[in-house]
Amino acid sequence: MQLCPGHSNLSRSMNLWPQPFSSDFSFQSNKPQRKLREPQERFNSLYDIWLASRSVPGEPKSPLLVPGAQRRLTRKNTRLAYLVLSNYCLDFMKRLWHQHPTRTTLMMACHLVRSLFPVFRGYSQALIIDEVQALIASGSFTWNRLLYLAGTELLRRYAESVFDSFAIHNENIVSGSAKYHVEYQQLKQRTRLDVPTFSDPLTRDLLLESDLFARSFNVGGGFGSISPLDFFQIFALFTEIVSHLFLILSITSSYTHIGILLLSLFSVALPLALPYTSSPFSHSHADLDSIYTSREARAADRREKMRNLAYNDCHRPEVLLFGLEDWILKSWSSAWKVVYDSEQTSQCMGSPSLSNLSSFFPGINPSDLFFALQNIPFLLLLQTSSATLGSLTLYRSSIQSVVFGIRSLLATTRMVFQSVFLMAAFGACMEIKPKLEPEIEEKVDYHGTRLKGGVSIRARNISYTYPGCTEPALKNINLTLEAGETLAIVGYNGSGKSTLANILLRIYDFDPSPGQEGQLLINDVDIRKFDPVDYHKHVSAVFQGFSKFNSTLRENVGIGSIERLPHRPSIEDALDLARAGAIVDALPQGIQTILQCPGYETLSYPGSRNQHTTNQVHGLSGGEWQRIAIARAFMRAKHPDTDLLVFDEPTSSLDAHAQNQIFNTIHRLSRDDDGTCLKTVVFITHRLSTARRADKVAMMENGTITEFGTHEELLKKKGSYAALYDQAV
Ligand SMILES: Nc1ncnc2c1ncn2[C@@H]1O[C@H](COP(=O)(O)OP(=O)(O)OP(=O)(O)O)[C@@H](O)[C@H]1O
Repeated sequence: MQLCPGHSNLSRSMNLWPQPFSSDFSFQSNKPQRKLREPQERFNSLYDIWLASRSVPGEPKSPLLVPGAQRRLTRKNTRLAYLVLSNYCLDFMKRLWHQHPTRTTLMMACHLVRSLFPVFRGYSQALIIDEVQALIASGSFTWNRLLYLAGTELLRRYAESVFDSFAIHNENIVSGSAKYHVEYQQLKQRTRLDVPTFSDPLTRDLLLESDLFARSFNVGGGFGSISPLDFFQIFALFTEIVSHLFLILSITSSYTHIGILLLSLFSVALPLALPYTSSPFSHSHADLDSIYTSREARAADRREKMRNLAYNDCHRPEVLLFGLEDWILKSWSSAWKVVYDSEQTSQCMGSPSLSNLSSFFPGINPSDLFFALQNIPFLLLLQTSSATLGSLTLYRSSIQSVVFGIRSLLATTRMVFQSVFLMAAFGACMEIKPKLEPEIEEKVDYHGTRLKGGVSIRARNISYTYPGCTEPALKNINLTLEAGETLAIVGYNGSGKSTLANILLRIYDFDPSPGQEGQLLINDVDIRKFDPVDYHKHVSAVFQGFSKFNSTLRENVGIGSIERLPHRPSIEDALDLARAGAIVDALPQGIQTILQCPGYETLSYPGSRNQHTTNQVHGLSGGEWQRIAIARAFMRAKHPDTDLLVFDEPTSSLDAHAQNQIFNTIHRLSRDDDGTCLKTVVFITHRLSTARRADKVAMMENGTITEFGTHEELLKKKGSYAALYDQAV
């Protein structure tokens, strides 16, 4: 069993779980706090139960099971599973039920009806055999009568398979909508959580298990887990077993055939011990190519891209900063629907295979041949009793079904036991509140604080330590920047420049310096009082590790201002400002060309990259990608609502000429035609020739600002900045 170090106190110290336990799908539940019923331990939340299920039996301290690991069937875990079932599962089921009340009820009813089919089947066959036996014994046997009986049995089987098809179709719709809603909630939560929340190792584990749960709705499970809808299967299996047992008892009650009964059970159970062989008729990977049309392949690819955007950490800062949540959800949603519809159609209209044929001719089942051997105990039974041939056949099929049923029941229960904990992870995940989101009563509307000329920044005694690190990356930062001023942050590698930029952008939080009151005021308001979503609408940035999105050039730029993504002239304008016109001209399909970046690939669906896709995929150089990232930032920078521009080494891959052009554009964007300041600009640079363009320069060393002033003032100081400048020019 694999273990990972535990962090049992971490999440509490980060205060990620302020909400009481709630089974609600919504993120902030208004339900009253309730303590979960637990005789020995008390759990305040679903999260606590989930965490308890990850501890290793006999080792109360620290080690936790890795995410996705199977929970052992212990008394403690059974109690935890019971708590999840009694406190969350029903509410969860109710939510799923509300998606399709009639169809879900119908699905449950169909499950129960179908579970009675085997008994009826056995009974009907027994009646036919008995009649044939009686006809032979009385000498009135005719082939016509036999054909009539066989015909009625075939008809009954056909009606059964029609009912089965209807039930399966209905079940697909119910599970499809359940899958959609669960995945949607999961994706939504993923896109809204901020970087500090994600930094908590326990939150990451929780999200992983919650992802497993959301994906367990996929056809075939895939993770050895089952969807909660399969809970109904347990009841159906149970009904089936009970009905068969009832039949067996009614047949054998008049005489004692225990030995033969045991022999029958043994002969039926034996073949089940043999491993399953995979069906030669299942779809191979290559078959999938022919499943998707070009539109569906593109949709499948897009769905995966959107998922990747939401899940991949490297995209997180830009997803948050550019407010891409709604766009991702909408794009994912529409792509999901296209793929789902196509999957439904292919299930209904798939090319005929042997398995399909067997639904038209339900009597033909190769596995039945295997069980011919099992007739031996029944022949013995026939010789020792006055039982009819029909009742013996019924007896035989019921025994087989009981063994099959018990086996499936055990397997299903085992999987349900595991998926209960994944369900707990999902429920707990929905409760997470982004760490940077202020309490409602503390929130300040950014718009009301806006100043003419950009934002004013006052940082007092700010420090920052990355989660899991002991040494702070920032120590005692103090700086003042008036609205409309430009600040250049310079310094050696690893001195904390990007960390400071991320704090100003409210991607990271900050700590107060030891023994001091730390404060970061934006427009004289504590930055912690702004909702990051609100604040981000007024900033634009190029991150040092900017996102390279494997999509069209148009989308790579347009996501900088998502509402103007459909507006081609805005995108072309941003590209012009970034002097990226030559890049567009060189691309085979202009801004519609799909850009490809090694290492940033998303899972591509069969068909999406070959015959179906007309768009050519194209790579770019490092400098070209940088221009794309700059154009993306300019999309938002042009907007009058944008007050702060942050550029983290925006021109590190550009030549000196291009660098000057970009800085001239930044200057132009931050000023009115008459030179009035419109925006505050912060840029990080290693090229000190650009630092002199700024109103103020901050020299960073070992996580702190050692020198702060104008370029001329710092040169006069003849300190670290002057030394660095002398080396650079
Ligand atoms: N995600 C992280 N987790 C832990 N430590 C980090 C992380 N990111 C940065 N650091 C550390 O924080 C310190 C400051 O890093 P930062 O990226 O802010 O430096 P920088 O001045 O921007 O460097 P560069 O000039 O190389 O871009 C470094 O010691 C770095 O190793």
